[in-house]
Amino acid sequence: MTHQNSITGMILAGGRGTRMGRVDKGLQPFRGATLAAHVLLRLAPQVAGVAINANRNQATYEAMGAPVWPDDMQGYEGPLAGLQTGLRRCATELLLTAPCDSPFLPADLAQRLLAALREQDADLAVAVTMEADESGDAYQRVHPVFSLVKTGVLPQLSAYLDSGARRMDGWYKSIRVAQVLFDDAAAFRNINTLADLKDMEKPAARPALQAGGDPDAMDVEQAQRVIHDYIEPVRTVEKVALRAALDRVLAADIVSPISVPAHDNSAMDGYAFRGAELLAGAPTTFRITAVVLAGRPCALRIGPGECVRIMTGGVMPEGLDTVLPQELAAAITADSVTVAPGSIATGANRRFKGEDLMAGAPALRKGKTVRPADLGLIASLGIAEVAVRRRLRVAFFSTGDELRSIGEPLDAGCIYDSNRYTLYGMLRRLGCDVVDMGTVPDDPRALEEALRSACESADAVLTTGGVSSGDVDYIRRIMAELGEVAFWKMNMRPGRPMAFGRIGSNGRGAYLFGLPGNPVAAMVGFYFFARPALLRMMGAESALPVLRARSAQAIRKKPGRTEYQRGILSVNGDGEREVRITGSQGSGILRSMSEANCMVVLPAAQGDAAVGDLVDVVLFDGLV
Ligand SMILES: Nc1nc2c(c(=O)[nH]1)N[C@H]1C(S)=C(S)[C@@H](COP(=O)(O)OP(=O)(O)OC[C@H]3O[C@@H](n4cnc5c(N)ncnc54)[C@H](O)[C@@H]3O)O[C@H]1N2
Ligand code: MOO
Ligand SMILES: [Mg+2]
Repeated sequence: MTHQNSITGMILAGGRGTRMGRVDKGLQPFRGATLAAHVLLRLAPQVAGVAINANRNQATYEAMGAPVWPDDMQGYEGPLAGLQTGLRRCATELLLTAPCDSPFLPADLAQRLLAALREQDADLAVAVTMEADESGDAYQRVHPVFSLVKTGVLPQLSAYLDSGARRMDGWYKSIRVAQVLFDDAAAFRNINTLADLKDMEKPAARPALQAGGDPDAMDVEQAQRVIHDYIEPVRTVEKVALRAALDRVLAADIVSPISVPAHDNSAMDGYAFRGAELLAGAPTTFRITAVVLAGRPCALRIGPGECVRIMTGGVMPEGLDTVLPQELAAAITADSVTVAPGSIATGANRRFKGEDLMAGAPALRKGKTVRPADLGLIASLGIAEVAVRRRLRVAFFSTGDELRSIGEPLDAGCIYDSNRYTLYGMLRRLGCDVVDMGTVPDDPRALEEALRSACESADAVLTTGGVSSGDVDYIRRIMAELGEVAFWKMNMRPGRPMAFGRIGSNGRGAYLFGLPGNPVAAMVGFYFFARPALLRMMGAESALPVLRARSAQAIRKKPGRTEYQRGILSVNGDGEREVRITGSQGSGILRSMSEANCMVVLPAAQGDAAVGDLVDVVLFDGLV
């Protein structure tokens, strides 16, 4: 078992951002993501889970996928107030803090602080770096915001705060502290002002890449951000009959014209009466004065001591609020029912008017992809036609002299084209209209012609192969001639060479994804880059649920690049999710992709994963 399980991470994002003009520091954009997201990415692989201590914009922080813990103390009392909240809420033995403005924090922060904490039997381990003062003399700088704290020291911290003190290191006198020297002072750089932020944004300020990184390549998060910012959604809307809206994207909110249900009604077959008439310690007998069936209007007046026989869905007569299911009755005769004391609570089994949907309230939001439950919901409102975005038209072809199509003889040195089939499947699942343009040889003229005709008729064009730096890899060159290449190389594996941009011809244009030729690389490029881009074009939501699972094996992983490994997620004997990697991860091995039921996403900062480490997993399939 590894150290991670005993530690909860907490990002300190609760400050006023005074030195940044009171902006919410953690939400400032930085290299394609927010500052807090960078910290989250670095912290998550080191701990069992990460929470965010924030006092503003909590919904935005929550959307990053971490729980938000606001200060229990009121009035922005500083990082110690955040720490107090963290120690109270944390379910593990230890809490690791990091500030939201330190996007370069060390990948082994937790591990090294923990080693010192254990070795010195301390209550708190804090990071220290060697710095030079103004005259060039070295001094030790303590970073109290980067500390690993035993949750057991909460009483000492609360006592310190109750005394009115707020300095971060002031309470160290009452606990045992281990100082841990880190060589890499740059990893603790924080971004205090908007000017710092701009400076750091420049590539020159990039931290040295670790093994596995490529200085010319773009980080995955940044590439995803570029794609997001670059893409304009297609705006055309069409009205379709309700059934035809399945799997389409809603172009407008669906507002409920009626309340569902339209009346208070019974959730049970039984007897309806006024709960207030039930006697406290004795049986109560009600006289049955009417029978209410579902689907009939009800204008009955029910007097004191009276009840109605009512069926599930039957409209509740005015004034009645409680339904006794018939099987709970103490006695039933032809004209009375007796209720034993304590057998039913007032208000039980009454369904309220509008409890599913209130008239005038949005029932479904635009951007939602219509699923079977949504079809039913829209039907329950009596709506027959729905406004949806028009389908995207996506053209695709494979490139390579070595490719043969099914039905053709397989000449020496050749392979059958598989990418067109995986792309067909993925695009159809996304609800796109597809145009399969076949295979195109590694010939610049043929490629240019194919790209021109594709972008004249489609919203997006997907190609595979010919995008790296081989002698006949022409895609990027032609893409630059016909338009622009936004980027073409990413810090990831598989799928490092992947070109994204826009091309045009004869006044028409389309986004172009030049996916790599290796079959698994092409699929990974599609899932994590083309898919969100196409969904954005469709005006649809694209966030994928990310699960955490324990790795059932050691996983080799180079730090410095994001790795997408093929996995099989299952539930072990203890009922916990666990994931195994499917055999060889070569990017040409499609069999291991077919065997997989998920992708294991290992962020750039992370190195090897050990047995029992928690890793992120994205499932291929869900319920229909
Ligand atoms: N010197 C370098 N060489 C390569 C690098 C690099 O960084 N430096 N990157 C490697 C990586 S990573 C990948 S991925 C590939 C990408 O290559 P291309 O996009 O140029 O693709 P091709 O060269 O055309 O083909 C690569 C590979 O995939 C097979 N392939 C292509 N299309 C299909 C298809 N439709 N169905 C099945 N298989 C296909 C092709 O036969 C090749 O084996 O570049 C590396 N090289
Ligand atoms: O993207 Mo390549 O397929 O990483 O080997
Ligand atoms: Mg190539």
